[in-house]
Amino acid sequence: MDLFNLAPQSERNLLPNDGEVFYYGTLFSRKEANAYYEQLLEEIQWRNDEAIIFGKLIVTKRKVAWYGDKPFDYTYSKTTKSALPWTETLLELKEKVEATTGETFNSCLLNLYHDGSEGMAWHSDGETALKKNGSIGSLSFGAERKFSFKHKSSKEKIDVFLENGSLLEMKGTTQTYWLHRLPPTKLKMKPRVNLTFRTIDEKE
Ligand SMILES: O=C(O)CCC(=O)C(=O)O
Ligand SMILES: [Fe+2]
Repeated sequence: MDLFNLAPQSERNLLPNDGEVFYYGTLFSRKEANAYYEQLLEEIQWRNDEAIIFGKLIVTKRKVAWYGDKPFDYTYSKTTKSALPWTETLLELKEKVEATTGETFNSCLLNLYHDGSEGMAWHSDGETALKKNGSIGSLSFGAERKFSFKHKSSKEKIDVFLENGSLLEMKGTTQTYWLHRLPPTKLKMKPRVNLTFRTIDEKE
């Protein structure tokens, strides 16, 4: 083993195979992260998500928002949303995520979990409108929550805790072979804001 060429902790792949997930830890001081958290709660046009499950329209407790370079239509949970134009704050955060990952993004899906009872079920982000094997940059603010990956065939599980102001990147074949979720928890939790920067394929 070459001890001088070990990747720094922040760039180690969390997945053992079939994909790449990098946890960069916190990108901001606690003070900066808290300021972004307050700002995003205030300025984002949060609305309850709608999903069609077994043919029924369900309104989720979690709130969502969708921003981008253009008014892209994005079908998510079988409902379609049109992207709003970037805010100054979102552009600032997008640049930070781009500088850290070396990738570029043209849209962002935001989630607001009000407390520990809200989460997101097992899924992968392989929607056809997304660039194939493209990077997804996921920024977290507010409550620190557990995030889990599960391999679709081996069922192997990997957990990571997403700190206030932290960045997680999923890329390569991650969405093909792995599911991920934000499990609900009975622990008392303040709200959490999550931003997932994505690339919508524009060649339609
Ligand atoms: O809340 C999170 O950390 C992840 C959300 C997620 O997986 C998604 O929006 O597709
Ligand atoms: Fe996801």
